[in-house]
Amino acid sequence: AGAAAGAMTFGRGSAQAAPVDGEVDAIVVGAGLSGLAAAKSLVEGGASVVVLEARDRPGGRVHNITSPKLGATLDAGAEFIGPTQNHIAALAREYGVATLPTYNAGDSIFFDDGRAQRMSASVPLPLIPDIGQAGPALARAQADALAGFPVGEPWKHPHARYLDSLTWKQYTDQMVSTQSARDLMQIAMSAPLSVRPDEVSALYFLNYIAASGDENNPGTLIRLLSTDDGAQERLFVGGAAQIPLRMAKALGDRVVYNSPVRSISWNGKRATVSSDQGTFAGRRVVVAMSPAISGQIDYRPGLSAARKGLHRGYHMGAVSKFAALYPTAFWRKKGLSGQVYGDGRPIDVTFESYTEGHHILMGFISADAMRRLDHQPESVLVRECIENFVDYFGPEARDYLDYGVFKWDLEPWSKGGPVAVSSPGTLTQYGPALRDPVGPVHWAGTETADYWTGYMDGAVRSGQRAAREVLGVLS
Ligand SMILES: Cc1cc2nc3c(=O)[nH]c(=O)nc-3n(C[C@H](O)[C@H](O)[C@H](O)COP(=O)(O)OP(=O)(O)OC[C@H]3O[C@@H](n4cnc5c(N)ncnc54)[C@H](O)[C@@H]3O)c2cc1C
Repeated sequence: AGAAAGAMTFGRGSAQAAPVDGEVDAIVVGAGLSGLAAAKSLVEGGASVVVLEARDRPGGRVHNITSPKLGATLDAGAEFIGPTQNHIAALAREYGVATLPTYNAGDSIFFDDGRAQRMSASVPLPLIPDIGQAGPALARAQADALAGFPVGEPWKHPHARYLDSLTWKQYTDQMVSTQSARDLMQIAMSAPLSVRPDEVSALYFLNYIAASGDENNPGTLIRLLSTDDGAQERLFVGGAAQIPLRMAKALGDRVVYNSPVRSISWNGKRATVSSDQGTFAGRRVVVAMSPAISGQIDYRPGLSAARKGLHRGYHMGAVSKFAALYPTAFWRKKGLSGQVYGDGRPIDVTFESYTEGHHILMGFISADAMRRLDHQPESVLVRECIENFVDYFGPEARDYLDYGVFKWDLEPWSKGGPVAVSSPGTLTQYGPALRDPVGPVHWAGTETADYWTGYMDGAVRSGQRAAREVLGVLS
């Protein structure tokens, strides 16, 4: 298929456009994990490839930042990996990025209505014994997401229309009436998705649960929410971003930075992709990003009505991770794991994080709490987060040495995180358009994955699937 990989060179981040003088087999738009995985597979399949990335770095939603005073490396985006996430695990092995276990000893806290309930960290949160109505409701959600659930094609579920007509809030309100049970049902969803329960289709989140496994292990809510044996089991030494950084390095000059793609047009013979670094011609294009931002590109002659419906029906969650660095892991001395399911004022979920030589508490700010803080000065955000840590872990939380935070919602090439969710009606009306190619344009991005959609593993899966599609057409 086409010219030998590496035959073409493009200036990395050059101010001048470096348009192709010939045609490549495939143009990948986006150097997040899905785009990099697609490019890697395409190159391995013998295709000539160029990757156009809007930012000046690879990785997309996987990104290392450094704390301002101490220069400590922090995961601003994706951090954790767990069992059945074998595709990202294989890449980590291949590129020599080691993992270590997330601290999960002592007690975790369920903080509800100002009251802290301690429970053993080995209990998968928030499935604590004392949850009343939430127990049967969570069991029901799990049952709806099991037993032959069409993972990755939820529109094929026998009750798809009904489940996609409800928000997660409507679905759970039918089952629980007490405030604490409502809070628990909300956090079980918003911890992974960072949206309000009335923003997301119930069918979407049931598919998300069903997707938290692999071809041999059905997805479970417990695996989704757990640390041990779950999606938060391990983290990467040096930050998860080591993986995309090394993948991009291996792809070399094929990756062109600072090249936001503005339009993709095609005729029967080739696609023409216009970016801020010039215009590129290719036989196939892989758009490797969330459907909440792929609509920012102009497509000519145009997209299908269903694909446009997807662009309208998906939006990103609102999220930041706030990390505070401490001289000691004082929470451990109190027998605490560092994990909390909290009240969202403004932090709703916390973990002990890791970077060489530092003790870190990391908290997620999600949904409306994040939207409120997005346009507040950072000092306000820091003050509120630290006071929230004081509620959860005690006054020692005020003695932080440094911190790090990154506002994903304000990033034009992400528009939020961790994942794009669909509003009711979107999956049943437009779902198949998630992966259906339009002309020469193929779609990747974690939102198009079957298993582990929303996660790094899903991103890698989706990129490899899109590359298979393209190689199938090229050969
Ligand atoms: C705060 C946070 C925490 C998370 N935690 C975890 C976790 O612990 N574990 C886990 O597995 N996952 C986690 N995730 C999710 C994970 O980061 C994503 O699932 C994954 O990185 C998505 O990869 P992607 O390639 O599909 O999309 P992206 O990473 O969004 O990549 C898309 C790329 O396209 C580029 N782009 C966009 N528009 C254009 C354009 N017009 N032209 C050119 N380039 C463009 C973007 O700059 C970006 O590089 C988290 C995400 C966030 C934000």
